[in-house]
Amino acid sequence: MRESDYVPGLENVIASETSISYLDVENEQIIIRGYDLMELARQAGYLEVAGLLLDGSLPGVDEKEALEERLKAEYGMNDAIYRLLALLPKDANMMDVLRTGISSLSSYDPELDDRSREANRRKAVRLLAKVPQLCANGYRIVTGHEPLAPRADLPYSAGFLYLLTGREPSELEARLFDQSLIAYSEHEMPNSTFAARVIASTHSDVYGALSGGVASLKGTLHGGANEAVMDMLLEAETEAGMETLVRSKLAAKERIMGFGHRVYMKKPDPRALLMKEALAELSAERGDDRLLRMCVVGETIVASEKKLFPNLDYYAAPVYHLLGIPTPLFTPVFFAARTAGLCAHVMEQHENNRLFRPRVRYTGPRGLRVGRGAEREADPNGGNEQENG
Ligand SMILES: CC(=O)SCCNC(=O)CCNC(=O)[C@H](O)C(C)(C)COP(=O)(O)OP(=O)(O)OC[C@H]1O[C@@H](n2cnc3c(N)ncnc32)[C@H](O)[C@@H]1OP(=O)(O)O
Ligand SMILES: O=C([O-])CC(=O)C(=O)O
Repeated sequence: MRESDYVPGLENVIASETSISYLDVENEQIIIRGYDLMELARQAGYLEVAGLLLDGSLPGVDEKEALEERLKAEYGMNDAIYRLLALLPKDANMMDVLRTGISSLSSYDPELDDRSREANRRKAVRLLAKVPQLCANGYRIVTGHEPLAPRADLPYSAGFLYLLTGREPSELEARLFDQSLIAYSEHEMPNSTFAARVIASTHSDVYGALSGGVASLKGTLHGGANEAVMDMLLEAETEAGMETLVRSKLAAKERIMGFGHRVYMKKPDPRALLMKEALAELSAERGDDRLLRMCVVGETIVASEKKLFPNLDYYAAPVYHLLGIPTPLFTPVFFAARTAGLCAHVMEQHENNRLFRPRVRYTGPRGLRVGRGAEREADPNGGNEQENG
């Protein structure tokens, strides 16, 4: 590798081998362990996809039930974790709350330092059970409310939505939310997955790797965009407002949140279309398609002015809004869905590890000497120690 091979942002650089997922942009497919993510979203459930990600094959009916049972057996949360979250300020960012929660879970895991596949798989199940509670109850606790008890009588994603909204979802709401979790479940090598794999490559544990993943996903260039999209829609209020807002942002050379993607820059994100359909379905059921119409206005303007397509965050945001999820929880929900994919990546990294330790192209000075700054200033030749060594 020569210094001239440096690629800013590692764009298109192959950073890892994986059998978990691949973005086949040419064919507009997101391949998840051999399956098309869109087909999974339409025909399978989130827990089946989680099983597929963790175990490499789509679980049958019995296996899926066993996974759900094991997961619900892990619903209990140590009180100390909620007490810790209660110490955080009312206006804490919910991704920071989630990061603190996930990080503190590590201290209560009896298998923390066991990196075997079996132990990592058990930890993944624990995380799938507890991360939704950390998201929803973390928000309740920080904003001064009592946490809700998880509902083991509801299917996994319906139970998650119940925790987020405080009411039992309708069949349609539960189905569309489950679909959104699948859409967010895994996506090859985004910044957060790379961060988690880099951490795991030091033999660090899954909780540390996922805490790093939360920190990465918080940024608005990544998962944080779904909340920024909702803020934009709420500010715009109407189709005319959306047109004015988007055009003024473009004129000011601001980025429009929910558009563009490092890998899909010239092709649509298939997940955005899935969530656009979900938004249409929810809007029809509610008899109010204002948000859908506003989104279409934004999509049309950005396509014609910037030739950019919407990404998943653009259409997931109004769907989550209509489902009654508070905006500060949009990115935590994204992370909760991604827990399955991230755990699969940490397991794969641990099983076939090589420490990540790249090199740099150095652009700083050389040859400076401690305590010689003043001498250099006084030096009539301008101080050329660098060349003279
Ligand atoms: C589920 C997810 O995490 S998907 C990503 C969610 N993030 C967002 O939606 C944030 C908005 N989007 C962006 O900022 C970018 O598209 C990113 C960060 C996602 C990808 O960016 P990169 O691959 O680094 O592309 P880069 O920043 O080089 O942009 C390329 C060009 O497209 C423009 N561009 C990219 N995205 C946008 C955008 N959302 N709005 C306006 N212009 C944009 C850039 O200004 C740049 O134009 P230029 O060449 O004239 O300067
Ligand atoms: O792939 C990316 O860079 C970001 C993304 O869409 C995701 O993580 O879902």
